[in-house]
Amino acid sequence: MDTRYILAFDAGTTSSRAILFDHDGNLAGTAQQEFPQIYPKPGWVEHDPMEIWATQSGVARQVLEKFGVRPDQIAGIGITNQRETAVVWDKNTGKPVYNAIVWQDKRTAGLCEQLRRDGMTDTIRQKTGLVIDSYFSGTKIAWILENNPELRPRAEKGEILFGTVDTWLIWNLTRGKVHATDYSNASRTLLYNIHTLDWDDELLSALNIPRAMLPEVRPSSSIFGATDVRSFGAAEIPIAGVAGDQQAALFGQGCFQKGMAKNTYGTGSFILMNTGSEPITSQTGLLTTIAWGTDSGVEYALEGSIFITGAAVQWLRDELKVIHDARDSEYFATKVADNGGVYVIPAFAGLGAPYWDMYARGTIVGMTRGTNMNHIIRATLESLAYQVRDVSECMATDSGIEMRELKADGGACANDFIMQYQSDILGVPVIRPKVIETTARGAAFLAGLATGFWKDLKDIQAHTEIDRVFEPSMDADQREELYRGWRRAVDRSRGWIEQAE
Ligand SMILES: Nc1ncnc2c1ncn2[C@@H]1O[C@H](COP(=O)(O)OP(=O)(O)O)[C@@H](O)[C@H]1O
Ligand SMILES: O=P(O)(O)OC[C@H](O)CO
Repeated sequence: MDTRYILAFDAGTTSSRAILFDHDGNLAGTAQQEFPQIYPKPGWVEHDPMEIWATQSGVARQVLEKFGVRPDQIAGIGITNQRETAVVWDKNTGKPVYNAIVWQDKRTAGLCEQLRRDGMTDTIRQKTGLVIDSYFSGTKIAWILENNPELRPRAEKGEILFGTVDTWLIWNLTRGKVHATDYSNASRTLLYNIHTLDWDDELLSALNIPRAMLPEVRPSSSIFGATDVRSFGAAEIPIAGVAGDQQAALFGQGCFQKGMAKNTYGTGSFILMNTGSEPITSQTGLLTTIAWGTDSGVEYALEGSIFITGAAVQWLRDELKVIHDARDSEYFATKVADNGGVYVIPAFAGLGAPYWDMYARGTIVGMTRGTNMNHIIRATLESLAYQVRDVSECMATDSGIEMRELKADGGACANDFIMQYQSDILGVPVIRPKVIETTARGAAFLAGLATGFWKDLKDIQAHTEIDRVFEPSMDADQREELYRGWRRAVDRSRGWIEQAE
């Protein structure tokens, strides 16, 4: 019999990828295509939804062609996506009515201030597990409706639809038959009650968003529908797994038990800890989010969202031009014995968790006449580890669970210096898996479980192999002293914009 595969769609912020996984959970083929980032004004970030669909369906076809796999060999499709990004389209034509407003977009900061002034902070935290921030979808949908008033009456009749990127892809794959999302994506909209598992009327009315435009919310591991033969290829393939990319990575890392945590070191970093079937409300500035829903119910996670980590390495490369390639940062960082007292706080887009300070800005402190570029490079890499430590402290406070190990993935986890320093600063082992495409793997696992391609979680766990474990080697006094320095440095970066004005 021909080999069967699960096909994962990884619809990221900068590119679309299609990845084939075989029954052993191994990566059997991949295709990727970047799409344009649109910056109409400072602080605004948009994508053309048609580009997202065109690149995503394009790479799916490419990967099958390149590796000689027929559509009927695909047992199921798993979708994972950049979260929060809002797409609004016309149900009748299937065409977007506005560009997708991306998670990084800050245009709704004013609307967020208004929600705070209206006293919505506690309600939103309690119901959605989120903080009021332009990061989430709700204010983006409100902005589109407010700025295109002709859409509102049609949105009220359900003729104008909203979806996160997963929903948009499902809609296109099924040619308009299915308008649905999964629990994990719904939990990032600012509109979804993570306790009652329903869209929340109070929040919808606070943002003036009609319920009729919202998708149906379904378990992350379930059959959403079948691809339309015209949209994809000769066969109808079940779409069987859907999750936001960070939750999918948690699943792909096999963090199925309470207390297990992962961090993805990409452009930013997203640390998620599985907290089991009970949501924990954060007292420290973390988010409570739905990890996934399966047949056995919904599981929750605590999340620390850090806006700039790998992007700080890009800054060294593209703006400071002190390295030629991200990989070179490791060589230069290890040319000096330590940071020489220097801290780099990469608050280029303000600070996310746990500070949520839109007014913080990038800062370098502690320089002396002896400081050289290697110290700055090293301090930049160290900042990735310190930001993760900030979040892990909060996770311990909120959950009462001390992190025993951290599973790493994402582009920057290839850097051994960062991994070792992370382990030293946390004082726990950091584990790098063999397959670092954990996001796509998580989506594949979810789809494979729903279609019976894999039997159960045990079957899946057998396929998560380790590449290397980084053990802590720094003594505790030194660790705490260095971390105290970081906390003082962060204080210097905070509220900078307000102070300047
Ligand atoms: N060897 C490395 N050392 C440090 N940073 C790296 C290294 N390789 C990649 N990166 C950083 O990782 C990021 C890319 O990771 P990736 O997981 O592809 O990100 P995303 O999915 O957010 O686009 C970039 O910001 C890059 O600077
Ligand atoms: O597309 P990524 O990997 O940058 O992830 C984006 C996150 O989902 C934003 O919350």
